[in-house]
Amino acid sequence: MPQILATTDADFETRFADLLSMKREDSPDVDAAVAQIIADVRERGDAAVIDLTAKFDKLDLAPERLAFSASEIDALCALVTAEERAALDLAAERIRAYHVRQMPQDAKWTDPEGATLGWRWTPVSAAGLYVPGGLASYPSSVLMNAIPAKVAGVPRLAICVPTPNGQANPLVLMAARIAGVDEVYRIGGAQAIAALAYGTQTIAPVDKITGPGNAFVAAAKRRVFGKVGIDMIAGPSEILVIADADNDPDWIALDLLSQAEHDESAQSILITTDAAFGTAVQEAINKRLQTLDRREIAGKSWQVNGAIITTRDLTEAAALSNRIAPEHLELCVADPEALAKDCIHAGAIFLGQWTPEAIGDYVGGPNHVLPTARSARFSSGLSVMDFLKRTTMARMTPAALAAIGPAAEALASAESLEAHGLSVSARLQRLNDSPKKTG
Ligand SMILES: NC(=O)c1ccc[n+]([C@@H]2O[C@H](COP(=O)([O-])OP(=O)(O)OC[C@H]3O[C@@H](n4cnc5c(N)ncnc54)[C@H](O)[C@@H]3O)[C@@H](O)[C@H]2O)c1
Ligand SMILES: N[C@H](CO)Cc1c[nH]c[nH+]1
Ligand SMILES: [Zn+2]
Repeated sequence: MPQILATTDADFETRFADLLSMKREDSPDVDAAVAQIIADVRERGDAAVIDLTAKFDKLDLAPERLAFSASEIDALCALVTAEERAALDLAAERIRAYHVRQMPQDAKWTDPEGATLGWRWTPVSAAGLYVPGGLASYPSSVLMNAIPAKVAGVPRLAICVPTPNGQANPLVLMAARIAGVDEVYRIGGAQAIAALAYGTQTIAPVDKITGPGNAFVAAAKRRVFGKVGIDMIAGPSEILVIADADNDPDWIALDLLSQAEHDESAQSILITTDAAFGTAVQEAINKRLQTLDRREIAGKSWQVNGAIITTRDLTEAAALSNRIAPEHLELCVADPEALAKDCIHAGAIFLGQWTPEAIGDYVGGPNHVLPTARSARFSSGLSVMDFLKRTTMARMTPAALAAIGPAAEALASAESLEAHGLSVSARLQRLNDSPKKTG
């Protein structure tokens, strides 16, 4: 049984703190193992990646087989059925249409002093896209990573995807082809993140790494940040459902299990104002867990990281949700828009009982690569912006420099940075010597 908590319980705060302790994701053991893997890849390159792939994915590779060849990609794509292809095409189209709207504009203006100011967006030169593949395979994550990168205009994209026992999902390669990515490496985990960040004899390093993964992938991304950019911490999946009693308990049970089935470390929480409804959802979960294909993973996840919490009202529910800052938040209540106004920390919000979170995983349009482990308090889901940098632009005229330069000189003097002040005053001096230049 998962934790059943009521905010009116005397020990609620203790049990709630325990629920949020993030032991499931933030383990020193995982971090220590990842540190060693990264050091090994930095030192030995391909050889380390090959050894680690043999160890964790049970796959023996030679350096020339790290990447899928063009003929392998062709052969795998040929296995995709017309129905599967149509589903990928529909998903890709909807994801593209959503992300195109995120493309930011350059800006340029001239201010009253005559300074021309602005900014310019340019894509990163190379991005590494992590696609998980340990316990399940994720063609949808290929699209969610690659399409925003393409919209941003990134010239080089490299996908890493583990293929345990050498089993590649043809839809992963087809999704890569649809998105226009042909550099695909069959490696995963921390070794893939290290290879992308530091490069190996075979894999050229990238500038930015994006994409979701398990606790090892998340820890590796934390560690390589600084050498490369990362999108966010997108670790084991999470769902929080706020539901009133006017819902089918089985629908809500399935929504909770949909994230629990990703990983034993996934987290599923129901907050409801109706204790009897909470009990009905628990019963529905127990029933579904008897037959679900992935019942072992989902059952363990629900057992260890699941919770049903009853609150006095929806205001209290929203406040608790904000403390949890879930990756996915479903609002199955009469007025979801009103409740959404109070829910300010969440990776993605799903409004109303006809919007199961699974729609967002595949075809809704918004990105499914989302912040976990309470990082939705300060970060956002993957977007076109993650593949762009903003460079500021400034051009002074002599008149503009004459107008604002003296303030810069004063501040340079206050900071005791003489060369700073002189670089301005030398120019102002020239203007004084030949005043006609100020016009
Ligand atoms: N937050 C998001 O946006 C989002 C989106 C999709 C999936 N996910 C999450 O991604 C994860 C996918 O996990 P997965 O395991 O299926 O695939 P994965 O590709 O993330 O991890 C598999 C790799 O983990 C490494 N690994 C496994 N056990 C290890 C060990 N003991 N020591 C060192 N390395 C080890 C191996 O290298 C293996 O290749 C799930 O947690 C899922 O919930 C998150
Ligand atoms: N729910 C995952 C994000 O946590 C994304 C996903 C892909 N496929 C199925 N689900
Ligand atoms: Zn999912």
